[in-house]
Amino acid sequence: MESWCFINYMMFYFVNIQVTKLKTLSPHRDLVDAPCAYASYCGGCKTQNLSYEAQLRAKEQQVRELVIHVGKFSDKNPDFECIMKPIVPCDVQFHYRNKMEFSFGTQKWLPKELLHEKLDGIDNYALGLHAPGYFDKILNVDKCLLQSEPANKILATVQDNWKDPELGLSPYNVHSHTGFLKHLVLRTGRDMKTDLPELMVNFVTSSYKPEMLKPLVEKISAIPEVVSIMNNVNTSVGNTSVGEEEYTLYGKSTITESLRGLTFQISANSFFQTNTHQAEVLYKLIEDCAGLRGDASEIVLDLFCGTGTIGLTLAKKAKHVYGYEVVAQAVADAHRNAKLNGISNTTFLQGDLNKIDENFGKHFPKPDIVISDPNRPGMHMKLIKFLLKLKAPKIVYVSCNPATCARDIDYLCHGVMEQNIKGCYKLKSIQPVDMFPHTPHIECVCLLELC
Ligand SMILES: C[S@@+](CC[C@H](N)C(=O)[O-])C[C@H]1O[C@@H](n2cnc3c(N)ncnc32)[C@H](O)[C@@H]1O
Repeated sequence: MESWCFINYMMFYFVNIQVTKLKTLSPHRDLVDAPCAYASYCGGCKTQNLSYEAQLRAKEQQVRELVIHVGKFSDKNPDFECIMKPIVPCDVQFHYRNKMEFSFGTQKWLPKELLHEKLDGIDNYALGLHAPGYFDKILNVDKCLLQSEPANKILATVQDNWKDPELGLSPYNVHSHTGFLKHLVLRTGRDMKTDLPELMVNFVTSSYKPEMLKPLVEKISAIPEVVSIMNNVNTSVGNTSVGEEEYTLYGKSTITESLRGLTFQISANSFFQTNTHQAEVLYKLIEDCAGLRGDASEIVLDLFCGTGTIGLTLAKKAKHVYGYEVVAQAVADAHRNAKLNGISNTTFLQGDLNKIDENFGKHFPKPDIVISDPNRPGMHMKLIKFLLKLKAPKIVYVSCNPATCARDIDYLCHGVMEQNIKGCYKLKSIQPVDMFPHTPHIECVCLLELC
């Protein structure tokens, strides 16, 4: 079966099967009590009642299967066990997320046993996470064990106040497209002077009415860790958290965080690795794979660079880093972060790597090392072809989706027969990293060397 066909088949299979538990005859040896009260309903932590060791085993096994079946690397090959590295666990299994997005809604999700309760108006309002499979039903959440303690203080304060009839606040209704409050996004960073948490609260609303938010802003700004309250105004019927306009309601418009000794300023909508603790581990692995000599002689190409974090952490050892990213705001953040850290050997460019043409590659010298960190769909065939022609000595492929990762390393190593494309890389190592305990997500760092 073609690898993309296999991936589609697997996705269809998992999306369409609904399983309902009838009874537990005897608990499985890997079953543990989930510490979160919402774990059995919430779509966030799907595996909280599986022991962490079992979660790691399952993730490692999944990567292995994909490398064999989609990547077409044989486990009979004597090198296979050296290539497949054991998964790196995450030492911090709760409170690791530095960003959580909660939604306001007009339809509270209820477990089956409470469905007979008829909730009207305000009683049906909810602030929390989408119930799995529903775009319009919200599981009301007072606390989330994945976010920081100060973020939970903010969530509790908003929950205690937002439904007060005197405030006149209404949640956005995704059917009628009426209502004001769309999302509450909480980001946790760190004050570089005190090393204590600093938090950004971002209200995403359907219109700009700062006076409506004032009472909530007053309550939240009294929480000492809160340094920024933002308002993203998203007037579209779409329900994303990125606004067309952004306003600062309190404090500053960015928070800070450090990664591998560098300081990063994070704005409400910029991408930043969501598990800061494990990002340190991930970036160290990337740096080790890149294996820069450190004599400032090598060129690094950082594809899908986001706010430039990987490239900037490598810049001190490189001659020059060139970064490519589609989101203009992220490119602007990358420039700002370079300046903030006194780094001058980086160039960040905006561009869509799915739409590259024959001119791509004319704006930078041939790289010694390519870092590629695409989002879940992986790399476009145009980019694969470009890399196969470019023949950089090393590619460090960082992926948050082992299925598309296995597909892309298959193309880079084995080529694409039907398109008469020859592969020219050898897979040296693939290292799964657990960035998101209790969820099915797996990060991988792969090292490919030119044959
Ligand atoms: C997984 S993130 C990695 C970001 C960064 N490397 C980091 O570690 O923080 C993927 C990035 O690719 C960007 N991206 C997605 N599609 C893209 C495309 N077609 N062209 C260029 N960049 C793209 C996203 O905006 C995002 O910043």
